[in-house]
Amino acid sequence: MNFGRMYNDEIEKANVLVEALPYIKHFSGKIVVIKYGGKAMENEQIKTLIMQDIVLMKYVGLHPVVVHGGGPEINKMLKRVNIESNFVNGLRVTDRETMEIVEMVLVGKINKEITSLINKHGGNAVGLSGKDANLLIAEKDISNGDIGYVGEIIDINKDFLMMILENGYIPVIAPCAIGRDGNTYNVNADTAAGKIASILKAEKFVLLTDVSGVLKDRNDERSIISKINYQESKELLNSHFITEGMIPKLKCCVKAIEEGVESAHIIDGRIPHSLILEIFTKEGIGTMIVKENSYEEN
Ligand SMILES: Nc1ncnc2c1ncn2[C@@H]1O[C@H](COP(=O)(O)OP(=O)(O)O)[C@@H](O)[C@H]1O
Ligand SMILES: CC(=O)N[C@@H](CCC(=O)OP(=O)(O)O)C(=O)O
Repeated sequence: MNFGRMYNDEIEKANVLVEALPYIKHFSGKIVVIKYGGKAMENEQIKTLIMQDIVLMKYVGLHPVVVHGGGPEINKMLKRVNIESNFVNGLRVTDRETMEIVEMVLVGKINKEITSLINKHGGNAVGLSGKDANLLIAEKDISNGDIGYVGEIIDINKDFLMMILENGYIPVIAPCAIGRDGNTYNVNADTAAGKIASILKAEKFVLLTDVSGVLKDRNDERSIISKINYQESKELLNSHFITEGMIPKLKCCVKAIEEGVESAHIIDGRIPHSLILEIFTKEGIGTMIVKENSYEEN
């Protein structure tokens, strides 16, 4: 087939670039923290597309950091071993036995699955738990009373994470943290990802979930708020529009923005390539939370 001279030149240039991409290790890009979990994990085909999107982001010079959840898988495993699942304000009541199962599922199973899937699609992922290199340091979260080994992240090993990013790897983090008291703590994956985004001063914090974004009317997916500032988000949190799992999600976005993250995004993890559509298109497809602009202006 004859493409004509100029076109062939362009193809050649593109080929050279594509071949060079895996060798680009120069650290220049912005950090994007991606929280992937919950029901957005259930479709295997979409899971593969999300992993490909993450690899593509790395290739084009961004630095994705993946923090995963796995609540539904933990529930299934607890059921198998006859342990009841109980939640207080969306947080799992975690006794010592439950903590063991949470760690087995998150660190032993889901973390390794995501890591190998990214690697299968051309990435260089490193699976980590909060215990590796003291990555996530937590203390007991008592804001909801005593609900066992539920932790709140107080610090992360930023130098270690930066070293991983600078060397071209994609960190995949399970939200099981280590306490200064030596205990293992179960941390909600949204909150863990938000804290990691804040400490890394990420440009973007993206949460993949199972709705199209923050909805004005929960029962109408067309009522999506595409852009909102964090003050308005706070007001929305006090209204009856936001309930259940969206409360901690929106709260950790607001906190991340307050702590210096440029934008937070709640997007639909059920849609193919939602990550790429949100990050690389002007309009995006989900809800973007920013410091300044108001959604009335947009
Ligand atoms: N105003 C709202 N807009 C969108 N989702 C909402 C809203 N209020 C409550 N929700 C609920 O929040 C859920 C997302 O939170 P959650 O179930 O914790 O997600 P994940 O499992 O992905 O972490 C949605 O499935 C939806 O049922
Ligand atoms: C304290 C707490 O509730 N921890 C969560 C950690 C996993 C998680 O957050 O997973 P999703 O994002 O899939 O919900 C749990 O045990 O389910």
